[in-house]
Amino acid sequence: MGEGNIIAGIRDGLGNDAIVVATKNNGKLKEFAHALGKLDKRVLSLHDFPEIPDIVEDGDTFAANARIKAKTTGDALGVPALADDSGLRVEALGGEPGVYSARYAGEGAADEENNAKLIRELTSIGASCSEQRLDDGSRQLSKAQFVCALALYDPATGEFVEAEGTVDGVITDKPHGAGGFGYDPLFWLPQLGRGMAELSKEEKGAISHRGDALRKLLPLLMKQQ
Ligand SMILES: O=c1nc[nH]c2c1ncn2[C@H]1C[C@H](O)[C@@H](COP(=O)(O)OP(=O)(O)OP(=O)(O)O)O1
Ligand SMILES: [Mg+2]
Repeated sequence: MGEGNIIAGIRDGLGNDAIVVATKNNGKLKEFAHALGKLDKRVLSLHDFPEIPDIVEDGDTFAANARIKAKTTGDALGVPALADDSGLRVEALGGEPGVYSARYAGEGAADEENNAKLIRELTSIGASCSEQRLDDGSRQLSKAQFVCALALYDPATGEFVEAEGTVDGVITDKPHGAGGFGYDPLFWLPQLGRGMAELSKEEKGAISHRGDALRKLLPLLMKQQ
């Protein structure tokens, strides 16, 4: 042990100002660039390293998939890598789509196809979590939770630093807002009276599963210095 200093690994490998995030999702990337940019970190992604082959995310949990993505990328590049595996747990669907969120409507499905399938599945079982309609008439179909597992892996030590964040909300049958990505347009935040896709990047970061996970991860990294 004693070598478990991922911050030093980042510094040695890429310079102190850069960090590799093992993702191809531009929505996530924007959020990381925003959050880590405040710490003066330049964010590189898998788009910058096309030589790394597609990573098979076959873990049973978000945490396992985050570790797979971080380790594959970190080992390939020889520098520490941060990975995010995230998704949506929908109460009326027994927690689905969960780790299958990205491929809910099939491998390589677009966000719009996944969202359409989610509404289709929930309406087909007559799901409803409140009789109350929202102001625009949309129905509240089911309670749901976004989950984000983060893993930072250092190939020099083989060690991981991990954190998980969540945010609770409600799936609606109509979209709200044009921001964010993925399932954001269908994710209503009763506590705010707004949809996730209606929030600015700052507002989303302050309440989201990803923001929650990052706020838990960063102090763990600082401890290692
Ligand atoms: O803040 C979010 N707002 C809306 N939707 C979200 C969010 N966070 C995750 N999601 C959805 C998108 C995707 O359907 C799945 C993540 O799948 P996940 O495998 O972790 O990411 P991905 O395949 O898009 O990119 P990559 O694996 O390269 O990081 O959950
Ligand atoms: Mg993925």
